Amino acid sequence: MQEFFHLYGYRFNWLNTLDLTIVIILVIQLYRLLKGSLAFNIFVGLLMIYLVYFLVERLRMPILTTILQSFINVGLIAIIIIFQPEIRKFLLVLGKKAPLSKDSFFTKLFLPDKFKSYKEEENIINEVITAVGRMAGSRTGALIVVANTYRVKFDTASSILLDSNINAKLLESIFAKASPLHDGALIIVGNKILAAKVILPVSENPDLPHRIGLRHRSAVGITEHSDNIALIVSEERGTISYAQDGKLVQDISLEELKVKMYEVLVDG
Ligand SMILES: Nc1ncnc2c1ncn2[C@@H]1O[C@H](COP(=O)(O)OP(=O)(O)OP(=O)(O)O)[C@@H](O)[C@H]1O
Repeated sequence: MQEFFHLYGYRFNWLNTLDLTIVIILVIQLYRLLKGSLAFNIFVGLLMIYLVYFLVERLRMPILTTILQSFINVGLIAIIIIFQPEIRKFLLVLGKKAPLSKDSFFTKLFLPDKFKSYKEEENIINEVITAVGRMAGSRTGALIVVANTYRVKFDTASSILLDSNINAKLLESIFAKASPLHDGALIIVGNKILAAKVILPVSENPDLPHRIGLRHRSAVGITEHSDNIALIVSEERGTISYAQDGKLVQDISLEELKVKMYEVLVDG
């Protein structure tokens, strides 16, 4: 293939320029995915091992090269084990953007899904919004996870399985301070309340605001490795927030929450 340009002794043609561009894009995407998580420091550590290996190999330092080579040989398996949650999330994001996934251009164009009625989703959104609005007004703390799949993982031992219809009054009575189910999170999947009193994984992200407590941190935690969304009503301040993709968006209006829920439940 015809050469394109030379750089430090490397010959570049169109194909390996494309190769390099794809690698750079992948590294940037990986950086954006891991930024703010503990896995980010591990990612930087691994990157440094690769860079040092690259350097010592080029400088022809045989002992260091052999030592680092043995690290790199088991590297792929180590990466899969260490980054298992991140790889899952990456594949999830990839699957959502795949040509035949629900929200892709091709699906919307060729499948009749776009003519589907969203009455049920609208009803769920209205019930949740009504309950969240009332609970914010009365400063009743609440944590609602809207999960995308029935395979959502949570600690069933500590929670109460419900499998009931979604109704604003029911949501309010679950989170009422006197209710035995008010502590912990409530999980909604499809058109059902799956469980209440659920203990969620607490996020260890050091970049989260220091003043937030466990309710907000666990909302972030459940969205770090899945495409769930978690809604929070603060007991202390009566404010509404949500967590998605490991990020917390605080103090939103009911209208903004409604738009977000439409985005998640109706648009994809
Ligand atoms: N791991 C967890 N999973 C689910 N819910 C939790 C978890 N940890 C705490 N909670 C809920 O959060 C409540 C404590 O909230 P805390 O005051 O620490 O958080 P916060 O983010 O400051 O919320 P608020 O603004 O409502 O006070 C607990 O009573 C419990 O209901």
